[in-house]
Amino acid sequence: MRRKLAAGNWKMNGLGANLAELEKLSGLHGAPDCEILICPPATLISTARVQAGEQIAIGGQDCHENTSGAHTGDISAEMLKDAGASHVILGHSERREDHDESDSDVRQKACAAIEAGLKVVICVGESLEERETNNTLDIIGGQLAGSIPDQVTGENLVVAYEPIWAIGTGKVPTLDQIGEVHDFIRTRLERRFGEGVGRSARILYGGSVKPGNASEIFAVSNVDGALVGGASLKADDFSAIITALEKA
Ligand SMILES: O=C[C@H](O)COP(=O)(O)O
Repeated sequence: MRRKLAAGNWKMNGLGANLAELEKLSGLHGAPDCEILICPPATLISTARVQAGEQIAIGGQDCHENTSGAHTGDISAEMLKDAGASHVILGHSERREDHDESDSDVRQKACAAIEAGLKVVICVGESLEERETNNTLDIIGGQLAGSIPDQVTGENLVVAYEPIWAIGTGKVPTLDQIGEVHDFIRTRLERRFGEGVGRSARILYGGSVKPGNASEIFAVSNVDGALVGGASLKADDFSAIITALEKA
């Protein structure tokens, strides 16, 4: 039985004062029936680790593929771990688009993260044009094959399906469309890694998840939780999503 996961990606939002939302969230979910992960900006990871309490995991939003060296402005997986992170989001579409990250880049980062002892949340997702030209499954299949390294386990791999056109737009695929992609991802994971890893890895949906639509999304087959952007910034909103996941 896979443990459900509610993950919040704060993206480039949050100053020290915003950690009050994390403290509030921690107070609201002292004994959650699912895993909770918050990925704040890197500047807040150390303090967030202290303020989150034991029930909330803290993650990074990206890492470099090397462990150290002359890479001004970058952060290694080991540094994230050292700061208190247990997870890292990799291959988010905003990184793939804004920083030209390829599947191969994502795979190398994932290798470094796993080596450092982090769990990886690897994002995949199609553009609107790719969906409208019926290429969604081809695109997702290619991203899965190229981005996920061989050495993942059922415990350290999380895949997040995030249709690019649904991120921050208020648009959400139909439940059938979400189910089709999640079933496809599960099948691909089982085929490549065997049933052990393939059935244990969590698959999250991300893209305009809100308190109002979370329950119906969590009822879809092979949806093991959500990767939430905007609605993870406010403790009350994210708490409502967590509660929906606990009930699913
Ligand atoms: O990482 C999170 C996703 O990009 C979803 O963002 P959103 O919930 O604001 O649409």
